[in-house]
Amino acid sequence: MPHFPINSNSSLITNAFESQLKTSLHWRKSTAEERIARLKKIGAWIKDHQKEIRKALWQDFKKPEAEVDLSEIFPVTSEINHAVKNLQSWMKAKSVSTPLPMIGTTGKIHYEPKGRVLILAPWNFPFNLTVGPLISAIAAGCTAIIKPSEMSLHTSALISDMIKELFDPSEVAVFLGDVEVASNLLELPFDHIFFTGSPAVGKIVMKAASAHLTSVTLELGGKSPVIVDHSADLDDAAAKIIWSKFVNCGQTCIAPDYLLVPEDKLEEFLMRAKVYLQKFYDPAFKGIEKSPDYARIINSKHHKRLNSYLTEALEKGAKLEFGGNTNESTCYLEPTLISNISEDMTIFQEEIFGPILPILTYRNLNEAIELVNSKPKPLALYFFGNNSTHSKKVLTETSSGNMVVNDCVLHFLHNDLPFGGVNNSGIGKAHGYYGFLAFSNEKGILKQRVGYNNVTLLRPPYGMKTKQIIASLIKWF
Ligand SMILES: NC(=O)c1ccc[n+]([C@@H]2O[C@H](COP(=O)([O-])OP(=O)(O)OC[C@H]3O[C@@H](n4cnc5c(N)ncnc54)[C@H](O)[C@@H]3O)[C@@H](O)[C@H]2O)c1
Repeated sequence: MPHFPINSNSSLITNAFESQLKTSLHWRKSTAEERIARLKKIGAWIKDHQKEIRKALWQDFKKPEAEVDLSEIFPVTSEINHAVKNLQSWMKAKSVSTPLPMIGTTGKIHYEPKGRVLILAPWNFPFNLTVGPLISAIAAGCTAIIKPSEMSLHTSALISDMIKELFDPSEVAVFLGDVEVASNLLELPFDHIFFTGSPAVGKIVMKAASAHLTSVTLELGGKSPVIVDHSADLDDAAAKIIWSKFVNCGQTCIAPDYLLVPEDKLEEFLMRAKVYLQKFYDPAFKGIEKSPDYARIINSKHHKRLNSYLTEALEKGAKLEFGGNTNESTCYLEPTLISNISEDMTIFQEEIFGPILPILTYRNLNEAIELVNSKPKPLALYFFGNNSTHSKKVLTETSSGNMVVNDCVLHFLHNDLPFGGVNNSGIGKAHGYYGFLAFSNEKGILKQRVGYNNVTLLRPPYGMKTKQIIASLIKWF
């Protein structure tokens, strides 16, 4: 068991923060080559330590090896490769066109590292969601202090080892611990905070950031709906929904939280969903609990929370369609499908963040859209269907951080798409260029020629002629 917390008293935190000032000023001038060298050493470490990463995640919540490789290692190495390939062009000052009243000047956008940044990470994809934002911070030329989650102890300790091996604390430092450590860190005047976690803690982070007017990226959670349209290929939809929901044992911020299925398609959808549950997690009919490909709930607190949601829903009339079996001692909760959901059930109000999938029915698309719009804006919205008018209707009549058509969760792996939420599900975007921007100050630069000024004719004293020129500016530009 890793010793925890190990290095997190407040004077150590302050020392690291202060020592990063000098580095951040130095790194402000860093070249793409220098940043790429930092990124590559992280990439090389990951390549050399895949076994250790897999082991830590198995110890934390029995995450299957294939899921570690696909959802913890690949997104980070892909983020590194993408940044290495594009950093030169991301960093290059971009020229903007000159509007007529500004004729004679040139305008450019210069990307300046924000400086010293804080990264607060969750436990559910503990390697990916801690190291991923670090890649963007390093690409942007920032120093960083990182606090991984206290719930995924083994992975957090491994991340700490990695950073100690690769960086001086005056460049990147890790502090392990819980709320107390996070609170100490949040008192410092960082230049940016990148937080991934729950909306409730996101509000605490934003409040703390406001004391120093520190900018924030908040990658939060919520209830991501899936609308299965009448025009959907139900077999294709069932396969994709079942995998996306139950990968990582349902503990995914962008997992389908609830499903909206046309009333007359429910039975067929359920039949197909059950076939895929069997195929994926119990192909030899030994019971899902024996599957090496199905992870566990992170701890007994969350196991209890999920069981209480399920028990309450069943008491209030939900119908158990599949699963429901649990083993408290191993934090096992069988993939579970329930139908006949009513609005007063906690499972329909709170983010589930576990392997229970409530399935609701609707009669027409307006009804489904209305239901989605009655809840806080989700992190992702999924639409399954071949009717492009319906797909467009959902796109334009709902609001969500991202939308995916005919699949779920895969947008996380697309380096060129901004990833993130809106309002309750988040503020700001991550990944690739958008991650680089999150940690950069886009400094607009105007260059004027000596002896020339666009407003010479507009200087005081303001006579009739001046007023006429201003009036025509307003009229024509
Ligand atoms: N948008 C995304 O990319 C994304 C990704 C993963 C998880 N999430 C969301 O994260 C949540 C689950 O993760 P979690 O349980 O680790 O979230 P959490 O909000 O409980 O914790 C996240 C981090 O904040 C710290 N923290 C907890 N309480 C704090 C407090 N009072 N003050 C300061 N810091 C505090 C924790 O130590 C941890 O490092 C879900 O809501 C999920 O949807 C979002």
